[in-house]
Amino acid sequence: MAAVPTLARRIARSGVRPLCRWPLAWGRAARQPPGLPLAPCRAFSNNKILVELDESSGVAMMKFKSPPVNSLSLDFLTEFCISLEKLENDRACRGVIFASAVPRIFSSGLDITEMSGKSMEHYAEFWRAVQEMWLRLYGSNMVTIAAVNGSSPAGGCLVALSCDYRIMVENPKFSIGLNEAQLGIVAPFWFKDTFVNVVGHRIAERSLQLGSLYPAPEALKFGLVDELVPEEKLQEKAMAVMAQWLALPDHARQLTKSMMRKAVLDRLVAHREEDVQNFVSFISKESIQKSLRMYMEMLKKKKS
Ligand SMILES: CCCCCCCC/C=C\C/C=C/C(=O)SCCNC(=O)CCNC(=O)[C@H](O)C(C)(C)COP(=O)(O)OP(=O)(O)OC[C@H]1O[C@@H](n2cnc3c(N)ncnc32)[C@H](O)[C@@H]1OP(=O)(O)O
Repeated sequence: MAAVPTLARRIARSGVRPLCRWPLAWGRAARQPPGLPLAPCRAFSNNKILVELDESSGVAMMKFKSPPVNSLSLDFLTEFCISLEKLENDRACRGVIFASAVPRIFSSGLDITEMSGKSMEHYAEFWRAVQEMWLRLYGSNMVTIAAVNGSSPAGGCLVALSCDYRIMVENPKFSIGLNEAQLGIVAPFWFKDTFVNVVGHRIAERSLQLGSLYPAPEALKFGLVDELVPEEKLQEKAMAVMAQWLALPDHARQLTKSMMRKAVLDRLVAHREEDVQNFVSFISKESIQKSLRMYMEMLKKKKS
């Protein structure tokens, strides 16, 4: 675990800037009855993530704002972990809703440029940050809801899968899934475990082998997402579901969540360094690097 402090240092170095005390993101002002003062709310942001915590409801909104596609770069992952840790340690926060501030894209998954043409040390640092993000999110004590307002391939899908509940915009142009095989790479065992826990073994096996991405209505059919709503109803629906989950006593819900997820979390914790070494040796193979370069070229060609 020699290099784990590297991420800790990045987290310590990275500043979290406070915003104003009465932010307007997610239309709080619009929801407030006229004539009443706004309920206490705290907001903070960093370069890639905006967070607004409504102290009266105990619910935070975390919005990804890393255009063009909210790819999960090392910087993004570090800032995500900082933001989540802040909320986890805040007694006023009981639930978080994740959404994108970038139109049409929830997250394009792991940043491919972090896995291509870099040093072994860089790959190891990046992978530790990916592990850290998942361990914190999947193991969170808070109620976590993904408001999937855009496409969400691979690592973006993992973020959604790691939440307690997934609501997706009903647009069939938005797709979601673990498509790693299409890039010539393999979803690691803890992506797979998270997927199996949501959709079951058979569907996970077929989807992972084929690297399937599902349009939102297809994803609903087999439970990859829990419900679909029109885009304009997404926030309202996420708040309503959150209220339902928060109506239960925290300790009972948290112990149940931990019981359901512990084996999968423990498996990565027990094999964390081995998993980093597997990733580094896999991703640095010339054949895998070639596949990633070809995939990036294909993305660029698709535009022209
Ligand atoms: C033996 C076992 C060993 C175990 C080893 C384990 C190894 C496991 C390794 C890794 C797991 C990987 C997980 C991942 O998440 S990989 C990432 C997968 N993501 C994707 O496939 C999505 C790719 N992107 C898209 O499909 C589209 O970009 C889109 C649908 C998200 C958005 O489409 P559109 O709006 O049309 O935008 P563009 O395609 O034009 O993209 C804009 C811009 O952004 C760049 N880009 C897109 N996605 C990524 C990305 N994930 N990383 C980096 N950059 C990305 C794209 O190239 C464009 O760039 P530009 O041309 O310079 O503008």
